[in-house]
Amino acid sequence: MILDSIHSPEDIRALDQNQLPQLCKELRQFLLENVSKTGGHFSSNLGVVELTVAIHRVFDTAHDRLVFDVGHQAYVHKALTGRQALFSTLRQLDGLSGFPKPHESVHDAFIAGHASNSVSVALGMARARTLQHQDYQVMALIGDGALTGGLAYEGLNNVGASGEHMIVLLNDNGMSIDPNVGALPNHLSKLRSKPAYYHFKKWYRGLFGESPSQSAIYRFNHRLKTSLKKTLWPGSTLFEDMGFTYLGPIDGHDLPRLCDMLTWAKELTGPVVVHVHTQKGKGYAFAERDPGKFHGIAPFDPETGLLKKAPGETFSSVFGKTLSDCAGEDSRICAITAAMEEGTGLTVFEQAHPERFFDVGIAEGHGVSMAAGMAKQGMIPVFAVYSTFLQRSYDMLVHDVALQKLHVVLGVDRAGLVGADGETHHGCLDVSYLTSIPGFTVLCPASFAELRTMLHQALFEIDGPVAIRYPRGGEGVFNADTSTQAAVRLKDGRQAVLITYGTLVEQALSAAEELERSGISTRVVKLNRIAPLDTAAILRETERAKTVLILEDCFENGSVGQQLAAAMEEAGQCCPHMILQNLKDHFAPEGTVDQLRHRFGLDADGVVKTVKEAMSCEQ
Ligand SMILES: Cc1ncc(C[n+]2csc(CCOP(=O)(O)OP(=O)(O)O)c2C)c(N)n1
Ligand SMILES: CC(=O)[C@@H](O)[C@H](O)COP(=O)(O)O
Ligand SMILES: [Mg+2]
Repeated sequence: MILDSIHSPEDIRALDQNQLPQLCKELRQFLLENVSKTGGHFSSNLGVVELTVAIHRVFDTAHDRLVFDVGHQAYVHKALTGRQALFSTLRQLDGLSGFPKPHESVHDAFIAGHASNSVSVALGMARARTLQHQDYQVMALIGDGALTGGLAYEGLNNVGASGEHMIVLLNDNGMSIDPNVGALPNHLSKLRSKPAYYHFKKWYRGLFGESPSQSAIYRFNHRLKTSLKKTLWPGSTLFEDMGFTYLGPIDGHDLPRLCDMLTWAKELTGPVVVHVHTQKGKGYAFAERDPGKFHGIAPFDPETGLLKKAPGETFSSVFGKTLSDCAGEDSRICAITAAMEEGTGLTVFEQAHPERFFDVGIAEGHGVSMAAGMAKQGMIPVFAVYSTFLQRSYDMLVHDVALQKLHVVLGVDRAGLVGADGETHHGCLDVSYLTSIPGFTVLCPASFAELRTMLHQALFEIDGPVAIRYPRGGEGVFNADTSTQAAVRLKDGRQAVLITYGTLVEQALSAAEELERSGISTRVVKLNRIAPLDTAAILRETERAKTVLILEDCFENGSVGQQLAAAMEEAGQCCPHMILQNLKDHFAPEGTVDQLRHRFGLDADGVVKTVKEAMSCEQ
């Protein structure tokens, strides 16, 4: 096995050219063996095998800086940079992360997880290099999906004018998670389908040797072409118009050609785009046929491509189905996704009401502003979006939605801890950023039944902006519907009061049972609405309690606990043991949700322990 002999990228550079196809084959087999066991991002990694090998043949990523966009396609890079042995721990607690992490390796230049920032980060590095009079290459590896995000254009715009030498490696597979959307993919596909123009360009560059941009005649012609725009020249690309040297499109599975083009890009000066055409899922028939299914996949049988555990109903699927049913009754209801149709459960809506379904691409800020425009003109837009990605839209929520009290409904999916994606993906900020915006109603279902009722409330009963936040996955044993009250007592008790919301209610109920067994009479209060808080109702529940614990899977700053503690103090309620049980200021790593809850004391055991400790101080 050639792969067994690769311990660092130097070993790749030492290989003979004719050994590389075998290395690529082994890498695909390695990905299949590992990801089928652990789950993870599969299709994108299969697609970048040759590109990653070529990068390591031409560049030294210990010194040169390779900035991944999203970073879900970094598995091949990890396997080639000394981390093969860790793949059995991929995306697990204290294991190998599924995303680039500088703490794991000097070859990981920057943390990634969210899309479209790589060009900006890379430009920052290129500027630092220039200011520090250093000499290294900087690359941004960005997909065509990530290129639908506005941040990418802010970066390209700035790079194009900067004159800094850096390389944008555009990995164009025609896919986001699902087929890519919008005008840009059309532009890229036109570039791919204009071979005559590119054969001409290749011939023309050939006239000036391997590095044509070094040639004065080439540079003169380039300036002439730019100034004459497209009138006298047979076509130009968005990138060239923005000031980049454009190389491509290149077959991203043709390794020798990739190596040549990367070497050329390295020799050029100024900003360069290398447009690489790859196939998402390449080399594994099931993923080639359905790259979206294998984009991020749970453990599966490599022989059949079938999931090892059939997926059950989830909060997302219940949300999508309920919304689609409601849209059948009210033609004002529209659904918006930012490139997460399947993940947010909206496929059923898209099939039933295609004319009212909008995939805006990886553009959460635009999604919110577009929803605001729709609401202003009398529609009822519902934006289903992961909590962590909605962070991108904070200003739009304030400026475009809340200021005008517009009736925009947010389905805030993946709220709280999400599991294996780790620190970049947990939804641990929406509580603070949504409840801090004046006029927002924030609802928190703990069961499917509550989600259905709350969605009806949000669509038809509540004015102004409304967010419903729900977690990744399915409901637990709690399946009641208590959603008619903002705060509801689920269990009575005198000594300790546990307050929580969402599916953490199960942890609170289990903890209360355990505390009762230890002789501590415990009350459980469930909040169905965390903004505006029904402070009067909650203060009635906490009156005279000696121990109050507020359980949440979010950061402490801006948490409901902090808000309630302030309300209690203002009301003159003096509680000797006021406990805020949350993540404090820790970014949670990857792991299962249960493991993470346990680690941060957010499960029943953690609650019992904390309450007992607090109460033992009393005696
Ligand atoms: C801000 C943000 N929104 C959404 C996502 C979810 N997401 C992860 S990968 C992806 C598709 C990216 O497509 P592309 O960049 O073309 O890479 P490919 O998967 O095709 O390799 C999306 C939508 C994200 N990571 N960040
Ligand atoms: C890389 C990325 O951001 C997405 O692919 C994300 O991992 C999806 O998460 P879910 O598995 O929760 O849909
Ligand atoms: Mg893509």
